[in-house]
Amino acid sequence: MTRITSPSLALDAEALYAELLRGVRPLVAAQPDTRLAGVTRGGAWLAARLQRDLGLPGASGVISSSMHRDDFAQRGLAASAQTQLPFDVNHAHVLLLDDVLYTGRTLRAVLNELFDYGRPASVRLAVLVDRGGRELPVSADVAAARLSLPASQSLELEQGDDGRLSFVVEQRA
Ligand SMILES: O=P(O)(O)OC[C@H]1O[C@H](OP(=O)(O)OP(=O)(O)O)[C@H](O)[C@@H]1O
Ligand SMILES: O=c1cc[nH]c(=O)[nH]1
Repeated sequence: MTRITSPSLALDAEALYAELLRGVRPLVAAQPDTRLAGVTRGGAWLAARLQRDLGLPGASGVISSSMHRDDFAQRGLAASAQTQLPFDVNHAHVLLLDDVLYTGRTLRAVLNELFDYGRPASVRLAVLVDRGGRELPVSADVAAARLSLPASQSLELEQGDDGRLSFVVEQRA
């Protein structure tokens, strides 16, 4: 596995975060009672930071795909995989955050998880990177970047102790 940290400007995670904030701001302005929920792990970092930067009251939610994944048998339950939604999902306008959108399978599972908690009024999706390669009919309302990466590469968001975000590209052997 080869690791390349932020190989190009296009994958500068801090610059992409600023673009995500710009993209999400008008959505939240149009629907001020929007509730943010981030997909573990990277999406949860984004949701928490957006909650602060958008000046939204309270805490953002965390949502896990673990319980509904179609590859649950291989992956099992991650230790960090706990959904915590500090709002009533019924009638809520929910904005889901994720770091990378690829096949769409995680989002399919996340939607099942969300609906276990109630019937939202609407659900939208914002991501840092849409890397193409969709296998399900899932699309992002906001994507800070849309890239096409070969299947041999995996894009991982990392968060430093200072909160700074960076992307690492892993090249599978
Ligand atoms: O569209 P997909 O093909 O489902 O891929 C996208 C998902 O993959 C990554 O999560 P991952 O499963 O690696 O978990 P992690 O963020 O906890 O490492 C990423 O954070 C997305 O949630
Ligand atoms: O490149 C990828 C693909 C799926 N999930 C990620 O986090 N990165």
